[in-house]
Amino acid sequence: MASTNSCRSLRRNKTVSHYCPRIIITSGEPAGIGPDLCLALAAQQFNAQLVVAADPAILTARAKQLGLEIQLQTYEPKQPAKPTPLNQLLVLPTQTQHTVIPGQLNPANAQHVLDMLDIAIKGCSQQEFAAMVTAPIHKGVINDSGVPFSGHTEYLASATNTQQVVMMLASGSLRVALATTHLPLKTVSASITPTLLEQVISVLHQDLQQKFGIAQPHILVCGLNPHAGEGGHLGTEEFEIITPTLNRLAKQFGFNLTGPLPADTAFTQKPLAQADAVLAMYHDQGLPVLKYAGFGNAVNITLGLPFIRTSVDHGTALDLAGTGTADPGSLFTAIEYAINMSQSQQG
Ligand SMILES: NC(=O)c1ccc[n+]([C@@H]2O[C@H](COP(=O)([O-])OP(=O)(O)OC[C@H]3O[C@@H](n4cnc5c(N)ncnc54)[C@H](O)[C@@H]3O)[C@@H](O)[C@H]2O)c1
Ligand SMILES: N[C@H](C(=O)O)[C@H](O)COP(=O)(O)O
Repeated sequence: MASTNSCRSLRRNKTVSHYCPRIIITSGEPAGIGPDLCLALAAQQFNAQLVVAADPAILTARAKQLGLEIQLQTYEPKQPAKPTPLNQLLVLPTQTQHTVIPGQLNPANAQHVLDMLDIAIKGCSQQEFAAMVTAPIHKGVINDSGVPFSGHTEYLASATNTQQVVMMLASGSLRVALATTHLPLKTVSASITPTLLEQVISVLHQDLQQKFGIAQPHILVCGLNPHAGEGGHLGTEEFEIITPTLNRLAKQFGFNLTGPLPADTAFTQKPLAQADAVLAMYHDQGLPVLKYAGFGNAVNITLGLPFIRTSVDHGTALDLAGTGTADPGSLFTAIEYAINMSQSQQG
């Protein structure tokens, strides 16, 4: 069901959007800070209807622990989408399988985490929701429950039969996309193939155009090895794979690509000033830079999906669950991105 619309106006890019997107927020690992962050949403006004997928009993217990008085309302899909009043939270109820103790993982509750994702995927695919925003999950405990799981990104790609998705994190004007995502480092080199690079760069180029309104995106591409291989003396992936692929894509599709650049200086002010995004070859080549620049206020966006998905820039922070010290800034940013992207899609 397409979400109906009665939001107050939002002034954006000199145009006024009256569209009120209905957005589902998955509350993530129940023993982590996800429930705390979702409760923090009740203190903030958004130009969207936020529907929080969670176990209401967990939210109630966590609110009590945090000393918050928040009214939980059950989500009614047939009601028109409108922003939830302050100090209320609209909840799509899902059930945990086992008692939740903040900070203590329990594989028995992994299915609850996956159930929330499945509900969100179905709702976004059927356009009941305009976007999904995910609070953090714990990959390890899902694997411990017997379900192979490497991350939301890969799970969403598989569930939607999407051949290639791209993980991109953004903080202010810095956008960092990854050629490979949650892979052991020893398998990264073999994964960097001309086909992978072509698919990743094509998705990145297209979504920078369509979702971010950048007419001719300029993408900086990192090398894999120190000093981009030092002319073949420190690795051969650059001249065997990356350089020929970038040359071919520039010629064939007119993509504006610069690289392979030595990753240690690709993230300095001069090259960044000319770029719309940086493509890193692997997770810990790109994300430490992005998180150093904006941890707590950055957003993780999955490009290439048939719907909008954004997420927080941090994990489950088990040490902070139930303490009232978790910073909700990244969840707020992820929601603002989802709202803006949904409204842009409406035209
Ligand atoms: N979006 C996601 O679902 C997501 C993102 C990153 C990591 N993870 C997963 O989270 C789990 C724990 O990962 P980790 O320990 O490497 O990273 P983490 O982000 O959970 O914690 C790293 C440090 O940052 C702090 N921190 C994290 N979020 C915070 C917040 N909102 N406010 C204040 N401080 C915060 C933590 O207390 C900790 O000191 C792992 O299973 C990892 O895979 C999930
Ligand atoms: N790579 C992400 C990060 O470091 O923030 C994180 O693990 C979340 O990834 P998914 O959105 O695929 O779960």
